Amino acid sequence: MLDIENLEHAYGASTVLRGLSLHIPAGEVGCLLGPSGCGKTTALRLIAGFEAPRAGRIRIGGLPVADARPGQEPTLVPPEQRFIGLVFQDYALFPHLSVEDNVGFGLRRWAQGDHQRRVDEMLALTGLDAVRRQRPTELSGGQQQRVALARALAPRPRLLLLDEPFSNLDVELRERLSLDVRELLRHENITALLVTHDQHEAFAMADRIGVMHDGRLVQWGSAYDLYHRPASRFVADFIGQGVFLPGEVLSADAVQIELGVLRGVDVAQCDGGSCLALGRGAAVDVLLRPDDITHDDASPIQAEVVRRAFRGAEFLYTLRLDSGRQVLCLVPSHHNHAIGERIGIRLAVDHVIAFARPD
Ligand SMILES: Nc1ncnc2c1ncn2[C@@H]1O[C@H](COP(=O)(O)OP(=O)(O)OP(=O)(O)O)[C@@H](O)[C@H]1O
Repeated sequence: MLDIENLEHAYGASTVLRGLSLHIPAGEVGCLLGPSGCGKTTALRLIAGFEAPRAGRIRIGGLPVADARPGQEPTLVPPEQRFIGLVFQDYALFPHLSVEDNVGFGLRRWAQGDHQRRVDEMLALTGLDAVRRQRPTELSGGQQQRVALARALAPRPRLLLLDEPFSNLDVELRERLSLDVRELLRHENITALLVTHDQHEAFAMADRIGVMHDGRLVQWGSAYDLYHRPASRFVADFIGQGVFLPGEVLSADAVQIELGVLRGVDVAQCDGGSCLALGRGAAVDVLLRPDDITHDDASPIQAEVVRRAFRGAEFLYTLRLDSGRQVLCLVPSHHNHAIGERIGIRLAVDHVIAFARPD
């Protein structure tokens, strides 16, 4: 439904997108995730038609909406003819219109009966029926964002673009709303592209996530792949929590670190390939997630608690190894250990992810 090929864009002399390509099949939700300034919003603006690309192609539902090639006049379909729904963080609702009139705004050319039926349907789907006659200013932030979503979805757009849609809401509401929106998009079979720097939002909503860095897509995959099979050190650092411990390649699926030998249930990966490609004895940095280390009183390996964060069901402990290096460990919260205490730990690594140590 959305096809992007080699998209490039610059503001004046500063290049912001450097060959962005991605594909989102019909009915799927994709997400661009990345640090501030990496070009996420620019990508969305090019897809919506608010900016013209310097090079590259965008197709929506198979139809070219932007095509820029060197030496040729670019093809550009204006934004209103791209049949895209937009949801931004600042809601942008019409304050003088009721909730139902906001939702029906894009349906002015629909026949009266169809218009009413669609508005009723959207209000029911977004749980706004009880507030249909109120003004947006009389609603909570979460309700306002539901109105913005209902308004964007009502005309059945070919593609929905969401730019940091929940960033004005508190964390708990954000998580609930992301899951609700996911359900709604599935129900309506909508293809969508979300832009966020919040990975929980991305994990809750998206089928595929693209991590962007400096105008490039550095990995495009499921949340599981990004977390467990990061293709680069940047992705490993950006997604989830973890630390790197120095290690040495022993064989195709074994790496030695100070806590023991890691044998990959999956083959050990170094920078996306086999560690053996780096050679036996190669120096690597091994990624250890908090769930790669478990607490075990019987273990001969001991580490000192230096920090602890209570997470309800779990503690996230920061532990100092005898070498002085630190690791993270997620432990059920009934194991309540004090700072300074030494506790037993065990490796529980499913697949080894390592990166060649930079010189
Ligand atoms: N209209 C503009 N004119 C000039 N430079 C711009 C313009 N819009 C964005 N930029 C620059 O382009 C780069 C990418 O901006 P963009 O908004 O796409 O990033 P982003 O990944 O969405 O960041 P954020 O998460 O902070 O919104 C930034 O360095 C920004 O300063």
